[in-house]
Amino acid sequence: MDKIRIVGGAPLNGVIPISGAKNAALPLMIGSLLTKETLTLENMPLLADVTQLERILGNHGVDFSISGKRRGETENAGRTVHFTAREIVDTTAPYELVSRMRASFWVFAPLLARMGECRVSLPGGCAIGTRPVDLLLMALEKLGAKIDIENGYVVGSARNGLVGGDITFDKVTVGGTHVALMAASLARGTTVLRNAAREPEIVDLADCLTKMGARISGAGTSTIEIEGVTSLSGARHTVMPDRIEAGTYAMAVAMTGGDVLLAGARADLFQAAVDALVAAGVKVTETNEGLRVSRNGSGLAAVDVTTAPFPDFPTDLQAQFMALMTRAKGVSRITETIFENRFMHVQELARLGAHIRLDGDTAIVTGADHLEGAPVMATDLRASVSLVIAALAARGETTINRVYHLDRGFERLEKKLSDCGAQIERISGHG
Ligand SMILES: CC(=O)N[C@H]1[C@@H](OP(=O)(O)OP(=O)(O)OC[C@H]2O[C@@H](n3ccc(=O)[nH]c3=O)[C@H](O)[C@@H]2O)O[C@H](CO)[C@@H](O)[C@@H]1O
Ligand SMILES: C=C(OP(=O)(O)O)C(=O)O
Repeated sequence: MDKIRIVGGAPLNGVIPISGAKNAALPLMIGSLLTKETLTLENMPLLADVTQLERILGNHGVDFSISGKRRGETENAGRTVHFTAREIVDTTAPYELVSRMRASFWVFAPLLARMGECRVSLPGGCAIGTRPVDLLLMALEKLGAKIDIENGYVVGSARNGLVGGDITFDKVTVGGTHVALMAASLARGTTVLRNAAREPEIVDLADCLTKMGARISGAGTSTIEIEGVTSLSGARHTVMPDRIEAGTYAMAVAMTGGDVLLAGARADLFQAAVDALVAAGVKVTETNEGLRVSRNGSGLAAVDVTTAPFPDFPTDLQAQFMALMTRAKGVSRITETIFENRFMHVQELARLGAHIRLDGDTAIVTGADHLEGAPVMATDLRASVSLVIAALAARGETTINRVYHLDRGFERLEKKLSDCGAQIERISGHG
């Protein structure tokens, strides 16, 4: 298993290119199952989750080819990938493929909408919480699907096709909104989603589906209306920039000090986190090329944040912000309201000398004078990168084990950071 070794203390200076968003790319790829024609996605990130989803789609019969930039050439960010689901050859998504990545469960919606039947393994448990799929299934039942659970598989049928319906989510769910958007696009009649997720990735999927011929209004607000169509066509769409990757590097620069241009980043996609950084004493400037983030000389102030659905502070940046606050002056309270167990990074940050106390859903972080390098273990995707941020500022050497978590969501992380002056290297598990 690969490890990452970091020697802390170097400020970050230079340019970090922001990749296409993992959390937009995954539902967009799944959307390719809705049409016989080719869906072309530009600015695709090269990530373990994307490769895993390609495997899953391949099992259903999706052909994919890469143009412009070639797979395997690690320098090549922003690939263009063509997905063609001319025929669905298998409507089952097996446990071996689905259990490794939660978003893969979302194939349920296009398979059901296009084929009238599907069988998808329940997604596995996850380090950050239990993550049920009840709201996703509720939405599909409102569209006329019959849902059964058999031997760990969710079996869906809608022999006469899905029909439009009125769906109210009692909790905001990104996955539930993605699934409902895809299914309702091919349902007969009109569907209304209430208390829908407003995340930018929802808007990206809705934009792409609209290019494919779907009739959607209100994406980006809490009420979305979809008028079903009988078939969708191919389209070409550019994956939005990764706001979580951008926020992560912004926090890394805030932590080490320095001056970095996050090329392609947009503040409006993670304004709540930008506001928290500014409150902590970080300078963030919008430019035509992206966001410029700098901190020179001044210390960090403690800031309280509470995670909540968009447009509030994203849960996917909670761990990174906590890492930053371990070096702030004073006490900050970080409250997690989305996932019940998203504090796995706390004990690992403590190994680096962080002072953090947990009180229910709140972490109380008292800024430390300095952090010290140590061996630590990555527990999930964003927790792992919070350890990278802490290690970049810690005295001496930190080794992060289990970095496969990082590879799920960060493209060329070591290169992007070392190009800006960080002392970071990957140690191959076989080396
Ligand atoms: C691939 C992707 O885009 N993943 C993101 C997506 O995950 P995901 O779509 O899985 O997250 P949801 O928005 O659905 O989850 C929000 C909350 O609703 C709960 N819930 C969800 C569905 C359901 O049927 N029942 C239920 O109770 C979840 O357990 C959680 O507490 O949004 C999360 C919240 O912004 C992000 O952290 C993830 O990075
Ligand atoms: C939790 C995340 O992803 P997933 O929903 O795929 O587990 C994430 O991207 O931080």
